[in-house]
Amino acid sequence: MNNIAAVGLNVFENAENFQVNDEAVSPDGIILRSANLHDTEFDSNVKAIARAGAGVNNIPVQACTERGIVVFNTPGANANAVKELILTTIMAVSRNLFEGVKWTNELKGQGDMIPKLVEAGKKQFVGREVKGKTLGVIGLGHIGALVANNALDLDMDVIGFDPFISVDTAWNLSRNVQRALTIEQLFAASDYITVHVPLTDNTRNMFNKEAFSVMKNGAVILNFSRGELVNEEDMRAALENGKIGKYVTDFPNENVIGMKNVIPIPHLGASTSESEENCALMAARQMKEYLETGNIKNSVNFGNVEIPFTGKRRVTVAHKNVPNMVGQITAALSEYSLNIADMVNRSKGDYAYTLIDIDNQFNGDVIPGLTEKLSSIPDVILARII
Ligand SMILES: NC(=O)c1ccc[n+]([C@@H]2O[C@H](COP(=O)([O-])OP(=O)(O)OC[C@H]3O[C@@H](n4cnc5c(N)ncnc54)[C@H](O)[C@@H]3O)[C@@H](O)[C@H]2O)c1
Ligand SMILES: O=C(O)CC[C@@H](O)C(=O)O
Repeated sequence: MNNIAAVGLNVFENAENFQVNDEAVSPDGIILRSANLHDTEFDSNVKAIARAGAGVNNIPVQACTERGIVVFNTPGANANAVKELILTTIMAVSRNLFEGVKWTNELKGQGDMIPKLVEAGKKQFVGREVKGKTLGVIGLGHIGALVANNALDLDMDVIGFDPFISVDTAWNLSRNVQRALTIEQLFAASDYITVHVPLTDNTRNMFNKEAFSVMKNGAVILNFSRGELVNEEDMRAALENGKIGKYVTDFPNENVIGMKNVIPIPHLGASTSESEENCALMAARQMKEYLETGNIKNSVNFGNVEIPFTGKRRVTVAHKNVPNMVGQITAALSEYSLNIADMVNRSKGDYAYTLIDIDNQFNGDVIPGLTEKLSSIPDVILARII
């Protein structure tokens, strides 16, 4: 689904046993970008969905988990592209560049008068410099941390808020990024606010009239995360009364376009050839690895599991994270006189995944009845033999 860079699709096209088809009725896996899957009925054959990108709010992750469908994303693969557009936009907005270019284009037809008109008219676009202004960064993950570090190089003061910051990010973040202990502290300190959090029930509408009331007059908000983080009617009022100076959004819709001082961008955050290729390649490799070996890397709903694939017969079981699952699975294997060579069990929230390499040699392709036996264990969701 969507426009997936060729370098990613080639991962399958050059491999045995795979076909790529954007109209497959019964696919083993789905790779997509922003297509909305919330109303999609998944065929029972679907085993994995890979989002070539960061946000997975277009995928019904919980429903997938309940069916044992592993959902992947590509953490960090498009972060540099988004960071570059944000820094570009912060400076462009500060210099009223979009309005200035639009006005200049409208001078077409004025002939020799244009240079004079330009000199007379440019005063309406006088901007301000970003040097010495404060940038608030909400969410210091792959994108937010890059933005925060690079904004320091523009001589901005940077304040960040992320109560769930990862250890990796914390190590990579400049010590000159100030830490906000509350989001209100960040709101109150910032001339520019950029948000880099996933859309969840906790973050939906985080920009609302209460939030705006704490902000500096004329604050500029950049939203390259998801439109639903912003309460649009509260934003409309804040733009109208000047509380918010400008609202840059990568998620335009009928309601937002035309609001006073809104800068709508057609979801270009990740739209560079480098980023599209990084995402496609990462998504395709993760998907292929999972389908062929059962190994899981960068899943949002099952834990990472990796045992080097030696070609031994492999059993994978997605199941609920409840006591005695491993005992029941290994008991089933022993009924078939199967000897375990290696095993990993990893849980994530209410669900878990067990991957087991079998030591026995086989002539045929299947171990008759084993999949059914494993699937009949209560709380097993999906069993595969590879
Ligand atoms: N415009 C685009 O094209 C584009 C491209 C990439 C990502 N995105 C959006 O940007 C989001 C962030 O991407 P990323 O790659 O940085 O993701 P990420 O997972 O690396 O980082 C998200 C960060 O948000 C933090 N966070 C979560 N809830 C928070 C909260 N309530 N308050 C503060 N911090 C919170 C997490 O701890 C994490 O550090 C994605 O979920 C996606 O929606 C948009
Ligand atoms: O695919 C895109 O162009 C956008 C991806 C972006 O929204 C993401 O969440 O990574």
